Amino acid sequence: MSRTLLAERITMAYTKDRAVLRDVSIAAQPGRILAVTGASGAGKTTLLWALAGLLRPAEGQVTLDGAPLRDRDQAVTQGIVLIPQHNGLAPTLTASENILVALVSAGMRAADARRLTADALAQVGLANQAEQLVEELSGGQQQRTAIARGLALRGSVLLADEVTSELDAANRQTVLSLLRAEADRGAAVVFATHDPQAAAACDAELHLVDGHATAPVR
Ligand SMILES: Nc1ncnc2c1ncn2[C@@H]1O[C@H](COP(=O)(O)OP(=O)(O)OP(=O)(O)O)[C@@H](O)[C@H]1O
Repeated sequence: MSRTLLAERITMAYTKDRAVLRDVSIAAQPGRILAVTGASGAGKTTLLWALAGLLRPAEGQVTLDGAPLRDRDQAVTQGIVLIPQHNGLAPTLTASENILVALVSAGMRAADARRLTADALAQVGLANQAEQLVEELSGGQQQRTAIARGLALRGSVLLADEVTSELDAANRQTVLSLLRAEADRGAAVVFATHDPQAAAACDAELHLVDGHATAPVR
């Protein structure tokens, strides 16, 4: 299912007196990868959380296919998948269990979930680590497990928050190819990144400076 997710002039604030994003608009469209760039603290994660339905804008709105996005529950039901910045994995489960739990709780039959889990781990080069506890994986392997979980969920929208920050060049390239494959299957992909080279490989870029959208500097 293809979906378009828009942020329309959103302002985000954690406290009443300080907006961390101001008047930001973006369009996540099927088949395209949008890079969100900016220095640490510029507001990338906040923007992705708003798009994921985890935070509500103080002003403006997030819409999915033209209707306001209500909350995270609705976002999950509509296939808005977030790969969070610090992976969000359960450390005492195996890599494979982390993905299986997500798929089964999304309503997938166990046999399908097992097959998709194995496929996704193989795609990120972790077939041999499937049964290893997450807490025993390296930082980059944990990051790739979180990516595999995001891919296995086969979302209509994929929000990837700095998912290549702990990866070597070869794995970074693999992950960029996998994000491209997600877009090619019809997903709308939003990729927050510090890496200008990775951003250059995307279809469009939104650059944030102190919570404001500016033209990207290349
Ligand atoms: N839970 C919170 N409560 C209060 N302020 C917050 C909270 N989370 C983030 N902020 C503030 O919001 C601003 C934007 O943070 P955000 O995490 O969105 O930036 P970022 O661009 O993703 O940074 P990084 O690249 O370091 O991950 C920062 O000034 C940060 O201090």
